[in-house]
Amino acid sequence: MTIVSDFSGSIPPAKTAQGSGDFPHFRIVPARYPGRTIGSIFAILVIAATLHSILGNPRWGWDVFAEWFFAEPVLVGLGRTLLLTALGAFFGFALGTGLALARVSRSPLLVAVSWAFVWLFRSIPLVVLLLLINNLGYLYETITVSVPYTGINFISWNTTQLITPFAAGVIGLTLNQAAFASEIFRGGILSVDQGQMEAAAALGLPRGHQARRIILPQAMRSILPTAFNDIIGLAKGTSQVYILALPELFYTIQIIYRRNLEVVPLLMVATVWYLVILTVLSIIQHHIERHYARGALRNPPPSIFARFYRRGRNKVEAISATPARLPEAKAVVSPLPTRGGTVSMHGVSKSFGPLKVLDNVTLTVPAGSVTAILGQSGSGKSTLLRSINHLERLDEGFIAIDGEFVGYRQSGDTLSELKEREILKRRVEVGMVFQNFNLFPHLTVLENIVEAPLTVRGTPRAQAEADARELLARVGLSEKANAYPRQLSGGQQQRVAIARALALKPKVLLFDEPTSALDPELVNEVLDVIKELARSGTTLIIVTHEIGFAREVSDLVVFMDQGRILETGRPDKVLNVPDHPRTAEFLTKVL
Ligand SMILES: Nc1ncnc2c1ncn2[C@@H]1O[C@H](COP(=O)(O)OP(=O)(O)OP(=O)(O)O)[C@@H](O)[C@H]1O
Repeated sequence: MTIVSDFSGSIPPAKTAQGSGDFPHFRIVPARYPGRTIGSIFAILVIAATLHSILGNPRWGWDVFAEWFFAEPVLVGLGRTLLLTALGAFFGFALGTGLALARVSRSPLLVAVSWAFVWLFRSIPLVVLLLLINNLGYLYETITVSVPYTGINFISWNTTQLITPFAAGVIGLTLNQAAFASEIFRGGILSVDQGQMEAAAALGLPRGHQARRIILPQAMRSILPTAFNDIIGLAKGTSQVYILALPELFYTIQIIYRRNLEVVPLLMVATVWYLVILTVLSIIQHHIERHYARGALRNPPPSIFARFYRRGRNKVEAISATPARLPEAKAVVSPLPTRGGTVSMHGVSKSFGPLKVLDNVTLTVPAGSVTAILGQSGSGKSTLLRSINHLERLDEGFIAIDGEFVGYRQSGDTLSELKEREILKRRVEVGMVFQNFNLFPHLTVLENIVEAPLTVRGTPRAQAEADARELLARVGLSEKANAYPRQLSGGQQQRVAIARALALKPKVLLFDEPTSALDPELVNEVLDVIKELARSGTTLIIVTHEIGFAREVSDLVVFMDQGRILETGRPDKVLNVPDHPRTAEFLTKVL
């Protein structure tokens, strides 16, 4: 009571702008930061002293600077510097990307070639490399295109005429740049979570598409700052081609000041032009980094332009914005057709080094059924699941879906392993939902879902998007189509992951502990979606620790221990009166 009377006594109530109530009207005074003010004054003094020293000292020779800044020879030299930078960066990064992909490939020969290239060209100083290329004519008088050992020559050039100083400059800068760029790209590729590659592979996306759409865009976030550092180094490094007597910016400046002896003003001409180049590159870098930061931050800061734009619009928005939140869409039964496949596993074994993780597993999962795989941590459940879509290679035995082997082609009694491209095609029949969702963070929810249907099934975009929206409605997330995964809760991300897997209309859907990365209150929203799916006709195989859920939803429960299936049967049998003492022991621990 005292507080209320004090409050109303000191600040009289006033009408709000809308006149909707008797709330006090406050004037907001921003906090004061005296330290910040002192810092700003100090900065102004330093800038003023620097400008006074630079502009007031006649020895800087600003009149000579003005005379030469736009002089024709300087601009020609500048043009050459820019051209060398652009060509060196373009060819260097193109070659560097190829070398990086070769280095992370599975071919030992490509890895070795890439490693040797980087080792060699990072070791040779640029000046030495430029001189070597410029003197190539001494080693090889002509360069000939021919069929080796046949004497058939198509065309031949004189090496010295072909490799002009400019060409030598471009080749030298390219080779040097490629060696460094390759390592920058490799670092970026390695920084992408392995789950992203597995999710892309599980969706059946072709290798090139995985690299272009999934891996490189995410790698770009760590590649860009270092790559631009490198390009800036290259822009300045072009000055080293003076060794070939090639008049780029710095060499031109040297020629001029040797004649007129105005060393400092002309060095300032070069310095200011380099500053201009670097400023332009920094602006480009800023914009490219913003582009590749899509989805990386939950609340990305607005760009400078957007900030100004928003300031002007804020008042309008404050009046027109509707505060109402759209309600979550209710799960609806989708008309998307799905048909389950029969999964047959026979004598499946798999070891990691000396550890036998799967030991002679034989199991048949009927089409359209729901199977729950239970077992202690480390019993091989995930490995079995990953073997079904060939993310793990078997040592022995086989797994078939509707009689077709996922990773192999049968001819008589021989199973030949398929090429990766063919395996990716067959994976389309098997969707997978991972424990950690593995959504692509740089793509919106809608883009995540349409990526595989567009690429793998060749579905037209309009159709793919309509299907995706229908699936989003099915998992209750219609209004999140344009959000990025990081802007969603864990449960919502997992529901999107389910929609993404369903978008390919798989015969079999694998769930690898779909709720174990979720907070307890989010578990049910995901389980509800899976329960709804259980009646859709798709074959579901679920590794789970949710015994109640397994009891409610599954047709078949499989209990695994040390890589073996100890028991299978209907849930009421296995979960209530298990045959095997290990199953009973496990159930008493988890229930
Ligand atoms: N790539 C690998 N290299 C070496 N060992 C592995 C590899 N993958 C799995 N393992 C081992 O295989 C065994 C089975 O692993 P798996 O992930 O299949 O078990 P799980 O039953 O799914 O366990 P959890 O319930 O804890 O996920 C474990 O001992 C694990 O350490």
